[in-house]
Amino acid sequence: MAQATRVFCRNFSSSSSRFGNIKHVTVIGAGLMGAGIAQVAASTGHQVVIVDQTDDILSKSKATIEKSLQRVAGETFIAEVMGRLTIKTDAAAAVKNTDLVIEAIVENLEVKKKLFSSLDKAAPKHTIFTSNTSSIPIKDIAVATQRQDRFGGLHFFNPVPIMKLLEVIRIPATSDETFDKLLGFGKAMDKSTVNCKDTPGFIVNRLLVPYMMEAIRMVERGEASPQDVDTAMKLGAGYPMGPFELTDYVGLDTCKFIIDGWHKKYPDNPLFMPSPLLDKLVSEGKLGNKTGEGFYKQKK
Ligand SMILES: CCCCCCCCCCCCCC(=O)CC(=O)SCCNC(=O)CCNC(=O)[C@H](O)C(C)(C)COP(=O)(O)OP(=O)(O)OC[C@H]1O[C@@H](n2cnc3c(N)ncnc32)[C@H](O)[C@@H]1OP(=O)(O)O
Ligand SMILES: NC(=O)C1=CN([C@@H]2O[C@H](COP(=O)(O)OP(=O)(O)OC[C@H]3O[C@@H](n4cnc5c(N)ncnc54)[C@H](O)[C@@H]3O)[C@@H](O)[C@H]2O)C=CC1
Repeated sequence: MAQATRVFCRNFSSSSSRFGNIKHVTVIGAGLMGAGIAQVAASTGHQVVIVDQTDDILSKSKATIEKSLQRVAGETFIAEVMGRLTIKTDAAAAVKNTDLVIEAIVENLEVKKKLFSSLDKAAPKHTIFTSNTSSIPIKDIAVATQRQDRFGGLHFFNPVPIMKLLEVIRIPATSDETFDKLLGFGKAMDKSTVNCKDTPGFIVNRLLVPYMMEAIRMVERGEASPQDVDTAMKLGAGYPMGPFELTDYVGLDTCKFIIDGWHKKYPDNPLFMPSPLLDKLVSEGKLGNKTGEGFYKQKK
């Protein structure tokens, strides 16, 4: 049995003591990341509620999770996992009995703050809040709440069911108890955790973003084609995907949110200057795999 299959088919039950205090998880945002996080949380025995803006988005997300599980698991396990997943459009109602909130909505500070401010009033005192943000300082989001000691970052990687890493981020106000619970939750999710401070891009994106931005500048300067850059990085540097394939995979809209946010925050840093090519593709609705076309057209 493949290793990924073994991990996903272990017989977890939500009464198991391996969870410490985190048994019930609310994932807000049912897109690319939210669906993956919810899949892994439910596969590792947690009770999970997924929240998004419409029932239609939520139904599609549930179907994506089921399809993803079908790649690696049998009918009985899939039924158990799907049985631990519920969907809701009312975020305040969803967090009433939850131990942990993982926010994976659009990469926009004001939208995230508005969400957490309303959740803060609805969630029980013990509930820990986390964001899966790629690029926004966790402390800038946490200020919207009165529970900064119970606030941190859980930065998962795409695709969540396959990528082993979880960056666990603490802000100065995060209590040791909260941080330990988040590390324990990472372990319960079968991820390898690294401890991160609340610095721009944490560890991975601090290194990944400049690399990817230099790739797009090479193409803008006419030095190489996206195809040749991707081939070069896969065959010459051993990366599983080249930077353009990866951008299509992440979503060009999300990449633009990240780079625009950093340019606004650090306007003098040439690494974070907006990219005319990225802006053009986003304005044309070419957002990558999610719309069928980005730098590449997806094969049907
Ligand atoms: C250039 C333009 C620049 C624009 C600006 C840039 C701005 C900055 C952008 C920064 C973005 C930051 C986003 C972020 O915050 C952080 C990220 O997440 S970065 C992305 C990280 N991810 C990657 O780097 C992925 C790289 N790609 C890969 O690793 C592989 O290609 C991939 C794993 C996706 C697919 O590999 P492949 O071999 O093709 O996969 P298989 O299908 O063969 O499966 C492998 C393995 O996994 C098992 N499996 C498959 N599906 C599932 C599933 N749904 N659930 C569980 N397990 C699954 C499968 O069975 C295989 O297992 P084996 O044991 O090997 O059989
Ligand atoms: N795409 C990637 O590879 C990665 C993204 N991230 C981060 O994860 C977060 C989500 O990214 P994706 O899943 O790619 O985005 P996505 O665009 O696929 O999904 C976002 C979802 O959030 C929903 N949403 C927006 N506002 C909402 C609100 N107020 N309440 C409830 N739902 C709301 C949208 O309807 C959408 O379904 C972002 O912060 C992003 O930076 C982190 C790691 C990797």
